[in-house]
Amino acid sequence: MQTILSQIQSPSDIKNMTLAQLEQLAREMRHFIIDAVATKEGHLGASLGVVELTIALHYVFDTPHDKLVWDVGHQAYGHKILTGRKDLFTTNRQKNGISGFPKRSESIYDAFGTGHSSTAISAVLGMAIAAGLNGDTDRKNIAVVGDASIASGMAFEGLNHAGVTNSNLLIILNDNAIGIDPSVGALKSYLTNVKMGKNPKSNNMIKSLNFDYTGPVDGHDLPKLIAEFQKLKDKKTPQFLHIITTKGKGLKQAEENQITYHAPGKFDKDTGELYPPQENLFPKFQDVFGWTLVELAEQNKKIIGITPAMPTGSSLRYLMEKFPERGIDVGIAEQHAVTLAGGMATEGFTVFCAIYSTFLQRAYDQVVHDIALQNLPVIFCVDRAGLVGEDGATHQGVYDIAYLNAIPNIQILAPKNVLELRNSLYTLQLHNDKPVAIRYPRGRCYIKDWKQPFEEINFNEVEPVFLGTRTVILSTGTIYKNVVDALNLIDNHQLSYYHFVQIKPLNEAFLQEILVNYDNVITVEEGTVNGGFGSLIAQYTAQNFPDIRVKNIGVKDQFIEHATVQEQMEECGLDILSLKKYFSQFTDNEIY
Ligand SMILES: Cc1ncc(C[n+]2csc(CCOP(=O)(O)OP(=O)(O)O)c2C)c(N)n1
Ligand SMILES: CC(=O)[C@@H](O)[C@H](O)COP(=O)(O)O
Ligand SMILES: [Mg+2]
Repeated sequence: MQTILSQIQSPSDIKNMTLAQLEQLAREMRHFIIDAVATKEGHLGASLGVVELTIALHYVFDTPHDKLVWDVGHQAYGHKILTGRKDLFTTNRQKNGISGFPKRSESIYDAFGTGHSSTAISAVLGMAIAAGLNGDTDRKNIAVVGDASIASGMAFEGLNHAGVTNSNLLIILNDNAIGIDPSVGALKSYLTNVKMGKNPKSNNMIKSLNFDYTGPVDGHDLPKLIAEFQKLKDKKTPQFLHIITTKGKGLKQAEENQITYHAPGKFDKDTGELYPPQENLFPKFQDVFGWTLVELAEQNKKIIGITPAMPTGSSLRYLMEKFPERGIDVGIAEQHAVTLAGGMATEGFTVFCAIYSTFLQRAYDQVVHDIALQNLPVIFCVDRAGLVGEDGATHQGVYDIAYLNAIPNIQILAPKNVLELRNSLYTLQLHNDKPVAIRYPRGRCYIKDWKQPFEEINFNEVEPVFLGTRTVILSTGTIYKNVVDALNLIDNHQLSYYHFVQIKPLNEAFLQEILVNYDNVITVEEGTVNGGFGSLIAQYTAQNFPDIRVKNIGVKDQFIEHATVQEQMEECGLDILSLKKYFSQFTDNEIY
């Protein structure tokens, strides 16, 4: 039997459907999403929760003329399926396939690229104001924002501005009471009260920002949603619709275990059960961080951990579970997390602020102005540093070395493996008197036996790995493994190799001492070549050893799109075979 979904190439194909057909479409879309994510992986719960919303929006509004922006965009799978990408959906998040997030270059229906949260209100407000300037006040500009994302500062900034404009805006709050982990903060309590009818209409904070507020409305009730949108369609001032949905709707396990099924990995599409974890897996970097922090916090009462909305992803949840008063989830609030850490540091606490490299970008000014300028001893645990794989360009953690390098006072560390990570954390809490960023990647390390007795590290020491003749490789961080493996594949190579756990301050005395011995320097890092570790080395070498040739290997100067980490490594020449090929040129000791 031909399904309804198989007949849809664009939203115009649903415009004349009956309600019964739209409801059948919702069921088919859920199956389609479940089948695809079960085998190809990706974000699941968020898209399952907005199936009715997606259909109702495209049914009532005139997309792509009306602008529709999905905040974060991890919930936009249904939108992609209805807007011409159904047949490509098996390529979701794969190399050369469609992106897991909305992307302007991918479709005219993707009005704005997203991936980082809380940007949608500002983006649609910008579109609405611009449309107004162009004389088009009829076009609807719609943002769909989750309950965790709307609590972020940037979303409030957008609401605050929008409320004093006459823009043709529709902000839809998709309230499922959870982010990746449970939503936090006073706004969450407020929304819970609204849902329970406890807030008198006169006390509605959205109304107080000059929006017309409608809700709460059952976001799985398709006729109700359609009716609401038809009412809101012709209104031309800022409108706010509050809908209530269930994350993971339609898949029992995803509804019951919303954290795991946010992005569950592969699972059985028929039963919904996760495939049993493989035995004896190597530990994740995030877990070694999380477990080690608990061990340290048991000994050191001054330790605090902070995460902006990623307790599970960063494994800070281990500390939150063990010492609830010393592990703090502030919600999607990276800027606040950084300055909060600064405030606690002024009171003598040893604060570990765990933030993904890509999300720390949002708090750059706070790192500069609130932490580094005041030389406050906050320890930034920069997780997902390096190439992150399938999330792609929006989430790459490849800029942190470069953007932190530019800031005075801050020490930057990049351990080579989980043992060095663990010992670095131990050392930092023993005696730290300045801001530090310690970076480590997504995924697993190659060392199973990670729980070894702590050893203090001298960060200024540079580790000699191979000693050769005229060419020296200098690297930092976990790319160590690829460099060693590449060199081991070359018979009788004559290259020297040193690992730097500390990037900044750069150990210039060491460089002064060793560089006299070499004609060629090759630097390797899992970060952008612009302004990173290699740039520091190149700058030092140019000033002090102008005859030495320097080659920087790292992430190239372009956005690296979704693919596996291995494919992204290959694209950047950082995989073992590419490194081997490059290093092999130097085995005969020629100057390149
Ligand atoms: C600036 C930023 N910080 C953190 C994240 C990681 N993140 C992705 S989705 C998500 C939760 C979003 O929750 P909500 O807005 O309620 O949407 P839902 O998943 O419930 O649909 C978080 C924290 C992000 N994408 N951007
Ligand atoms: C959409 C989003 O920003 C997060 O869900 C992100 O994909 C999490 O990344 P990790 O899987 O590395 O925790
Ligand atoms: Mg939510």
